[in-house]
Amino acid sequence: MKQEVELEIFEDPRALASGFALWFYNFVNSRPKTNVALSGGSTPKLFFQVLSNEYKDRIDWSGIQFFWGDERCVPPDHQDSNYLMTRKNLFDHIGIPSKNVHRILGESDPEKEAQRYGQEIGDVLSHRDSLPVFDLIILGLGSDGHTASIFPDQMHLLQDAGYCQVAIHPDSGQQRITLTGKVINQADNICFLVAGEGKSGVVGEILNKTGDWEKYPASYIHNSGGSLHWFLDRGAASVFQNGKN
Ligand SMILES: O=C1O[C@H](COP(=O)(O)O)[C@@H](O)[C@H](O)[C@H]1O
Repeated sequence: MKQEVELEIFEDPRALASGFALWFYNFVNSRPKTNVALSGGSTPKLFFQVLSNEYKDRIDWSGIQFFWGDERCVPPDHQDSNYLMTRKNLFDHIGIPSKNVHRILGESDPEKEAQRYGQEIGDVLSHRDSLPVFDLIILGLGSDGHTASIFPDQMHLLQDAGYCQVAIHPDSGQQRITLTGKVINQADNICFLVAGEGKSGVVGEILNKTGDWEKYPASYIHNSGGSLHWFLDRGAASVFQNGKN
């Protein structure tokens, strides 16, 4: 059965960050406890800033367990670290207990860390059909169609066993640790957060199922039975809206 995608389009990156922060606030406040996997890269930065500024005192942060969908294999103070970006823009500004922050140890041996982090996820989350279930996974999208750190030349990561695996950035060769597709698709709610015209081509192909859509890992993110949202700004949505790819 084809899954309905819930789509929201905002005027610009700032409006997207505000709109998604409001959605996130309603989501976490509608339940006593939430486990969330965050995306990395640059797109969530504005969203984290809105949360720190406008929702700092309106969210019970102690009820949220934070994980990541992927991490670069670098120390936590390295400029590429997804954890560092989140810490600087969100965690340093809110009262989050350290036990609620489940960081991927990018400085550790990648294979061992993929196993260890998978174990940590398995210990904290409840399971359905032998897979851990995130309440919410926030995902970004690369202009090459990658999501989390599942790249087009590593499609096997969508199906691989294990909760986490080591991935390699196809251009830089940088090692990454990523959730596998099976774990992502087991989440109850998945939200893509995508901004900018640079992503509009790939967004259009994925959502309209045109062009090279079958080559993009993000095309295979469909959570069975849960909700799948795409939050876009006008730039990212432009090709999709014109239907011209
Ligand atoms: O490398 C990554 O890329 C994607 C997209 O990043 P962005 O900078 O274009 O927002 C991101 O979702 C992923 O977590 C990250 O590690």
